[in-house]
Amino acid sequence: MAMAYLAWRLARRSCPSSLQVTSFPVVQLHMNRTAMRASQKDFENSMNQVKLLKKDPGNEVKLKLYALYKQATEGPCNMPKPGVFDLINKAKWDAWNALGSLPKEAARQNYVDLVSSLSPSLESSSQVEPGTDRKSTGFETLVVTSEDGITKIMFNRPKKKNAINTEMYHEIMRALKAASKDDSIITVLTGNGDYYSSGNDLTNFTDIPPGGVEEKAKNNAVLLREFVGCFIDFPKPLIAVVNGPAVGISVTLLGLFDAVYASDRATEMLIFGKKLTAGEACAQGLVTEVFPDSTFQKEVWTRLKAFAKLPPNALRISKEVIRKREREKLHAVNAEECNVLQGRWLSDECTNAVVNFLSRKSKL
Ligand SMILES: CCCC/C=C/CC(=O)SCCNC(=O)CCNC(=O)[C@H](O)C(C)(C)COP(=O)(O)OP(=O)(O)OC[C@H]1O[C@@H](n2cnc3c(N)ncnc32)[C@H](O)[C@@H]1OP(=O)(O)O
Repeated sequence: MAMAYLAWRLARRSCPSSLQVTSFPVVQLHMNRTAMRASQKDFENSMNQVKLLKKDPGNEVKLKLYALYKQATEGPCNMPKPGVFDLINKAKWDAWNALGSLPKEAARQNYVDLVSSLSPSLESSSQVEPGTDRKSTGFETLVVTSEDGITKIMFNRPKKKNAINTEMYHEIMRALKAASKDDSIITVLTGNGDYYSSGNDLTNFTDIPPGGVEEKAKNNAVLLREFVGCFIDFPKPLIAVVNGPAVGISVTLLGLFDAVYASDRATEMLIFGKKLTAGEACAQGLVTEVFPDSTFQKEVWTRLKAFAKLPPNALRISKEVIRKREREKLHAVNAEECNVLQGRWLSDECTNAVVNFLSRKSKL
């Protein structure tokens, strides 16, 4: 409770900056309409577009827009300079005054140009209808979509039980980095097909570079450390929708998620090669909640859509408050584990296990 309250207090403190953003369009309501002639329509359209901006374009841009608006509607700055301690009004005055004797028509045009340069963020916020499914292309091993405040990263190698090959490690990292910066409130990982993921793609061990197996083990350790690091540092709520069996790294990663929802079809193999049911994993604290497979998708996505309506700043800050206490330790454990694994991958035990798997169907 204390943690939630602290997070709520911190979230409330972030309100003034969001108020500044939403108050900006109000400035435009005081415009002098008689001042606009030739490009009045464009100018008005641009002002309306600014009102629709959901993303804060940043103080620098807002000051530029303010100054151009004032210049376009009132001409050169003729106000007395505010005192040094009146920081906000002084910044506005400086921005307006810096435009010197720029003609009103030119200021209008610059305003219109500046707003149109913000169009990518307009597209991603206001022009896309709520509920529209935005699909990211450029991934070979994933399907990444954004809808209803949720970015869904779906492993998409169903024929290989969503085994994670080198390309997929890199694509997951890329998708996580993009999700950390996009408009979504929460990020979900799940699998396409009957498996969540069968873990590391064992053929990753067969592509030996010129430096031999030692170099391969070292490269894998570097990759794994960076990969796990992305999960440790991910700033938004991260949720696993474990749609089916999960193996190896796809299980061990679950500890870094903020919630893990599992279908009762999900089994996990952990140490001793023992299969755990989703219910047993839940009892161990690795899974948050288990649902019957028949209603799994419906129940989980209803819940996730409700989460995605929660205040985004409060969610992020709550996560940061919790994660910052353990982040350093998690990175240290990750580094140590990758070191140990680098040695283990060179062991006979590991080589035999990989050879056994790959030779099952004469893959070697
Ligand atoms: C670089 C960083 C390294 C980080 C290290 C992480 C540690 C780990 O994750 S270790 C865990 C590795 N995973 C495994 O050991 C699982 C291996 N797979 C299996 O045991 C079985 O495939 C299965 C129990 C998951 C499924 O068995 P089932 O009989 O139902 O299906 P299969 O015919 O075996 O699989 C279908 C198809 O998919 C290929 N495949 C499945 N899993 C993997 C995998 N992990 N690596 C490579 N390939 C995999 C399997 O070979 C089949 O391919 P073909 O249809 O082409 O034969």
